[in-house]
Amino acid sequence: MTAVLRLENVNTFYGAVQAHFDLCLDIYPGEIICLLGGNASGKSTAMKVIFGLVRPRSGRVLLAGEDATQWGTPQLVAWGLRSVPEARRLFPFMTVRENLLLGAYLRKDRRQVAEDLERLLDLFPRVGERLNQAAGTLSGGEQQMVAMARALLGKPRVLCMDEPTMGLSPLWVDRVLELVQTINRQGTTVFMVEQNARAALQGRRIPIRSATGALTGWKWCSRRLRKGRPASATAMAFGASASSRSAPAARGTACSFRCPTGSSR
Ligand SMILES: Nc1ncnc2c1ncn2[C@@H]1O[C@H](COP(=O)(O)OP(=O)(O)OP(=O)(O)O)[C@@H](O)[C@H]1O
Repeated sequence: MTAVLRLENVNTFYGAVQAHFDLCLDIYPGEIICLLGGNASGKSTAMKVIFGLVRPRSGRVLLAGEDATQWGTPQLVAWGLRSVPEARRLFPFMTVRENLLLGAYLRKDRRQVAEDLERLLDLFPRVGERLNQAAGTLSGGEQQMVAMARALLGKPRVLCMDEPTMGLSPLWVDRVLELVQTINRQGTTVFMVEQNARAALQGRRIPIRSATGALTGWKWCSRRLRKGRPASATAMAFGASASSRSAPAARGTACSFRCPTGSSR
């Protein structure tokens, strides 16, 4: 099967600072993949590379087998990439409804949009109760739900989420992650980056011990990587963090964990 999103030996730099060292990642249709990493390990940069906001110095981004490395953001969005950005990025003075409809900006099927919105509000009832409220007055967790619903209204082929649990209370972290899993179960391919490994994996029947080991033990990751046999739970890893290649374990190393579709959620 062809990966719907593939990062192939991506090396990204900010001037002299290298953020990615041969980053590779495959996401297949219907999967949910969580890329884990500490501060400054290059997670948001991976999102920027995928969305064409930062060009890698070498390596490729492939969408369903097509080389999209040089595509502009409009082309990527037209293809079906959608983002739930870090810190939500809602328009605070616009209503929740207006924010949601921005997600359908490119769609011509207005009637279907209205139906999809109704369906989404069943999934996000709290959002439905606040449609006419200014988005900036919602709580962080509620804003996260609006950002997710907005992205879903664009009918993503791949939904990319940058730290969806950032700044949320434990209760909201759990709610948001449950929703991410529900969205995936309903058929959306999800790629998310998180530094909140325990929250991202706990109770989701994805091995936490492996996650912790991977996050803090770069050798553990790279050994698996070099042997070229991604274990069932492990897909791929970043190299070192941008500022310290020599001490990646201390700086945080990002790894992704593949959650087998259907079985572990
Ligand atoms: N515009 C930029 N110019 C220079 N360096 C940058 C720029 N953006 C990011 N970096 C550096 O690249 C590295 C990776 O940053 P990135 O934001 O991708 O990390 P992250 O894993 O998302 O971190 P966090 O979880 O703290 O948001 C960091 O060392 C950061 O300082």
